[in-house]
Amino acid sequence: MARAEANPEALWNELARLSETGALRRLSCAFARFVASLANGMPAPPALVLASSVLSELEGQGHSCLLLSDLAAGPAALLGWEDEQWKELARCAGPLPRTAQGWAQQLGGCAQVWAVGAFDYDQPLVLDGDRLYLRRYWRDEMLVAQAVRERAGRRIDVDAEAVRGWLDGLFAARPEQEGPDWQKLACAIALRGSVAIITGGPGTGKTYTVARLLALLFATAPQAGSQRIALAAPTGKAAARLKQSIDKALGELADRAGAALPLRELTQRMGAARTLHSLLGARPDTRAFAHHRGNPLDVDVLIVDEASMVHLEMMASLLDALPASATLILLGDKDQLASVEAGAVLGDLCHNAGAGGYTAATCDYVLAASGEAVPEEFQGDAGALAQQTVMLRHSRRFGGPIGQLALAVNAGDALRAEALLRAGEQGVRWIENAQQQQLLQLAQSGYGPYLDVLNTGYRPGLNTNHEEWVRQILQRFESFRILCAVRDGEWGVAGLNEAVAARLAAAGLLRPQGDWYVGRPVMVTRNDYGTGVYNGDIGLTLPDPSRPNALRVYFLEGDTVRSVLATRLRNVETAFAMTVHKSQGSEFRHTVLALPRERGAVLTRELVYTGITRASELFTLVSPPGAVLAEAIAARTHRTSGLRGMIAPTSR
Ligand SMILES: Nc1ncnc2c1ncn2[C@@H]1O[C@H](COP(=O)(O)OP(=O)(O)OP(=O)(O)O)[C@@H](O)[C@H]1O
Repeated sequence: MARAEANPEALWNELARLSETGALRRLSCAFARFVASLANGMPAPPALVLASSVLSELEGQGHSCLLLSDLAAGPAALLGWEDEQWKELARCAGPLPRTAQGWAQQLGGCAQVWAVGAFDYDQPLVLDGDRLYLRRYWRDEMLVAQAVRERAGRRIDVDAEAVRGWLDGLFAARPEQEGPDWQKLACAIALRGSVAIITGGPGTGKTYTVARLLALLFATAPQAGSQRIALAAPTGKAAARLKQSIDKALGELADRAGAALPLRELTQRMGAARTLHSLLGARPDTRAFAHHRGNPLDVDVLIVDEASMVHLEMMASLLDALPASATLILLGDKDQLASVEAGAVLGDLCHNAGAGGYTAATCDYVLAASGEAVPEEFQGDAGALAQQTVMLRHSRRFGGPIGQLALAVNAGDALRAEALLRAGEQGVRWIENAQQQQLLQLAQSGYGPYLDVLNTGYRPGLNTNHEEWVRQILQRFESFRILCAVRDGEWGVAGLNEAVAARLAAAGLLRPQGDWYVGRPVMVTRNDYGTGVYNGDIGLTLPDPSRPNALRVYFLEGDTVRSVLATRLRNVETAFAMTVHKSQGSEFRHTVLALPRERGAVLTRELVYTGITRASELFTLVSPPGAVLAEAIAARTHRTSGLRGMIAPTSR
C-alpha cells in the first residue's frame, strides 16, 4: 500500500464514487460523514472515516462488528470488493496502521470512539479489544452474552430418579439403536437449567422432544397446574407450525399417558404460538417493545422454534424481557442460514454442538436422570453453555436421497452432492444447463393443483362452504414452491415472479389484471400491526364472498383461515417465487431451488442446505450452466461477531 499523504477531499470523493457504483451503501457513506461531524469542527482522522464506512457496510452484510485484524489485512474480500478498490480508498487516506494494535491505538484516541473501560461519553462507536462496534450491537452482544452465561450457570434441583421414571415412560426403548438417545438426554439436560439449546437438522425430532419435555415439566414441577408456558417463533408461519406439531405430539402422548398425566389440560392451557414480535409487544413506530426488564414477560417456560432466524437485536430484547426465574428453550438448526439482519446468534451459541464437550458432572447427571451414557468421544469440557446444549443426530423424516443430499452439502462434499443429484433417485432431481422455460414448465405443473380448485370456482353445494374452498386452495398452494438465491435477474425472485405469472396467464390458468387479481399469491414484506399481518406471511388473493367485486387475501395459520381486504395490504410482493431466506420455517412437498448464473456473495453452503431441507418429498435443483453449485457449497457463511468470545471466558 502506498504511503502517500492523506487527502481528505479525495477520500470523501472516493467514498462517494464507491457508493455511486453500488460497491458501498449510501448509508455507509452517510454514517462515516455523521461520525466525522462529531469532532467539534476538527478534521476527522482518515483512519476513523475508513473504519466507520467499512463497519457500517459490514453491518449491512450481517456482521455485528469489524475485526481490526481484517482492517489491517485489507477488508476487500470481506466487503466483496476488488483489491484495487480498497487500495485506491486506502491511498486517499494516506498512511494507515498496518496492524490490529496500530488500528486500536488510532481509533481508541478518537473522540467518537468509546474504548471499553475508559470514561463513557456515549460515543457512537465502541472499541472492545480488537473489535470495533456500532454501539447498539455491542450493547446487544453484551446483553445476550451476559444473560446466556448467567442462565447456563444456574442449576435447578432435579429428583433424578423420578425424572428417569418419567423419561422411561415417555420414550420408547430402542434396543436396536447404537449410541445414546439424544432426545431423552436433551429432556434431562433442559430440565435442570434455565436455558437449553436443542439443535438438529430437519426431522431429527426437535418438536417431538420438546413435547416430551413439556410433559416432563408438567409431571415434575411442584406447581405444575399453574406453570405458564409460551410458544414462539420468528415468523407467523413457523409459530403456527410449532403449535400444530406440539399439539399433535401431546395428543399422542395423552393417549399413552392416560390419567397418570393430564396432558390435555396442558395443551388447552398453552394457548397459541406467537411471533416473537407479538410476544414481546411490538408497537408501531418504535423499535422498543412493551416487554423488557422493567415489564417482564409473564411466563415460566418459553419455547422458541426456528431460533436460527432470530437476529441479535431480537435475541437481546427477548433475553431482556425474560424473567430470571423462567426457562428458555431454543430449538433450531444451527446449519441453516443465519438471520437476514445482523448476527448469527444460534450458530454462535452452539457452533460446537456436534462435539458435545460434556463434563463428568453432566455425564453423571444425565446417566442418573435418563439412563443414557454419554460416549467418551462427546466428553470433555466445552464450557457451561455446552452443558445445556444437545444436538439431535438422527433424522426420521429425512433418511432418503433428500437427507443424503443435505448431509453431503452440509459436509462440503460437492462431488457427492453432484453424484446424488445426477443419480436421479426418487426424491431429488437436477435440471442442469437449464433454460428459464424449463423452470416455468415446472411452475405450471407445480401450481396446477391449486389453480384447478381455484378455476373450478366456489359453488355452494359442490365445495361444502367458502372457507373449506379457500382452505383447499391454500393447502394446495403450500405444496409447491420455487426458491431463489437472489432477488434480481432472470433467475431472481422479481424476474421469476413476473415470468411465472405470464406463463400461467398464457396457459389460461390465471387472468392477471393490474396489481390485484384472483389467484395472486402474495408475501407480506413488512409487519403491519393495523391489519395483523407480519413480514413473511404468505396469502392468496380470492374473491370476497360477501362483496361481489372486492378481493381479499386469505392466510392459513395452522388450520385457521383469516383474511384481509386486498387493498388494505400495502407492503406485499407476488410469491410464486421467494428467496431461500424467506422460506425458513416452511416446508413444501416439492421444492425447486433456482440458482443464478453467476456466483455472488449470497450463494453459500448454508443457503443451498436451507433450500434442500425445505423439501419434504421432492427436491429439484435448477441451475444454469457453470460450476455454481460446487462454488456455492465451497463458500461458507462468515459473520464476524464477538459473542463466542464474550460467552467463553467465564463459561467454564
Ligand atoms: N423418537 C421418536 N420416535 C418416533 N417418532 C419420532 C421420534 N422422533 C421424532 N419422530 C417423528 O419424526 C417426525 C419428525 O419429528 P419432528 O417434527 O419433531 O422433527 P423436527 O426436528 O422438529 O423437524 P423440523 O425441523 O422439520 O421442524 C415426526 O413425525 C415425529 O413424530
